[in-house]
Amino acid sequence: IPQAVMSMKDGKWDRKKFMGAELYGKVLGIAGLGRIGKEVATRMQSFGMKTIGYDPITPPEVSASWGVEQMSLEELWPQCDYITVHTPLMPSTTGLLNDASFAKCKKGVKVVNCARGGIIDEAALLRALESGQCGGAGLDVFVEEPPKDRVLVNHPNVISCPHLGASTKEAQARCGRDIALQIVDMATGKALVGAVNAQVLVSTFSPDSHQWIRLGESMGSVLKACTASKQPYSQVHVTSLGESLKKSSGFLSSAAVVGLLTEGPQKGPNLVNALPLAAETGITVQTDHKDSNEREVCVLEVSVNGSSYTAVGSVQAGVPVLLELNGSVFRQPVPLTGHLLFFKASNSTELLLSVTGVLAAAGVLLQSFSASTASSGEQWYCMGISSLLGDIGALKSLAKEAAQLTV
Ligand SMILES: NC(=O)C1=CN([C@@H]2O[C@H](COP(=O)(O)OP(=O)(O)OC[C@H]3O[C@@H](n4cnc5c(N)ncnc54)[C@H](O)[C@@H]3O)[C@@H](O)[C@H]2O)C=CC1
Ligand SMILES: O=C(O)C(=O)COP(=O)(O)O
Repeated sequence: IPQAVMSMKDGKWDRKKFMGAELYGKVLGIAGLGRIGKEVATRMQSFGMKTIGYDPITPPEVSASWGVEQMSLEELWPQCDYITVHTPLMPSTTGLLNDASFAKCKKGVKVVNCARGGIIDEAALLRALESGQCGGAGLDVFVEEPPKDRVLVNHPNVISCPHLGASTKEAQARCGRDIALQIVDMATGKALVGAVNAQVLVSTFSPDSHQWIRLGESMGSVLKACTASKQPYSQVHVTSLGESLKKSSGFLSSAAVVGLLTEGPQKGPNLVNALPLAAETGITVQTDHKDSNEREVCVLEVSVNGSSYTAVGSVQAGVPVLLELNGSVFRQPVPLTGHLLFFKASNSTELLLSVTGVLAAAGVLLQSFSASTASSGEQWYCMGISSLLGDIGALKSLAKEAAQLTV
């Protein structure tokens, strides 16, 4: 029909040139009996075609209920007058129709590929068209789109379209509606269909997981603040402990990397892109889980310029808390929320007085306080404060290390 249409537009009336063949009574072989394969079968049966097919997953009794007899591809090839492929493109379907399978087909077999370019090997198809082994091809898809090599498109026995299989107003409207519904389902915590990152997303749905994700992100932010002058990171190692965190180690490491890589308040790294972003930046991320009978904790260790920084945190009563920083154990777990000021110094009576003096001078209120046990005579301190200090420089003369952040 496309050739006859072109000839009419050329001003011709060429009735002899365009002799067709009936579909009635012909055999159609369908490789891939999924959603589209089934629809194609039932529609082509209405033209009186016999439909046979092959699918490694759809059971033969199921396809038989819609009129498709299943058999091996070896048995299928020699019986077909027409072959249509409706599989995904995967290693096992790449070149499903190739020189060897064309050789097993009836001479003059006609083939259709409106699934994915490459399921019918393009070079083998051209050879089969040239030799007459293939009598014609209908192609909607190509290995390279748009195809630079136009030899198949220009072949007189090929009709083709520029990947138009889903290009109807109705299909596009359904796609839009399906995507919108998916977003609503995600926002309302319902299960998603077909998400490629389902593992991460599904994990984020339980309120419990939310707190662990917040923990991972805030521990990442704490270590980022403490290593601000020392980056870039070379390694990130996340270990989860405790039976119930077994399935969480994946999203915990993504969350920790989000905390480590996020710059300022703008949206950047997220749970989906964090690990690829880390890899692009040259950071190796290692994730481990250890079963332990003790409570659940997350250990985050980052290597930066040859030094290693470690944070240990947990979720207590629904709140993410920091338990340890660089080996120093806080006497009271530090709730990871709001504006936090961390500093490391040797314990002295003047220290806290001087620090609160700096806060007071900046108009910043002290809201909570935790100190760690001493290690080599020094302690980590964490203060919850009403706002971040405009200049943390004043603290740096009082403490060996100082960092502030908002979580
Ligand atoms: N040209 C276009 O614009 C469009 C193309 N497509 C493509 O059409 C193809 C089919 O789509 P659906 O029917 O929705 O997919 P589907 O997932 O419902 O069905 C695919 C079927 O292929 C079967 N299969 C897998 N490996 C096979 C093998 N080695 N041999 C035979 N069968 C095998 C599977 O078991 C499955 O039943 C996909 O590649 C899809 O991307 C879909 C829509 C529009
Ligand atoms: O839905 C498919 O698999 C398609 O090939 C449709 O492609 P498109 O979304 O129109 O680029």
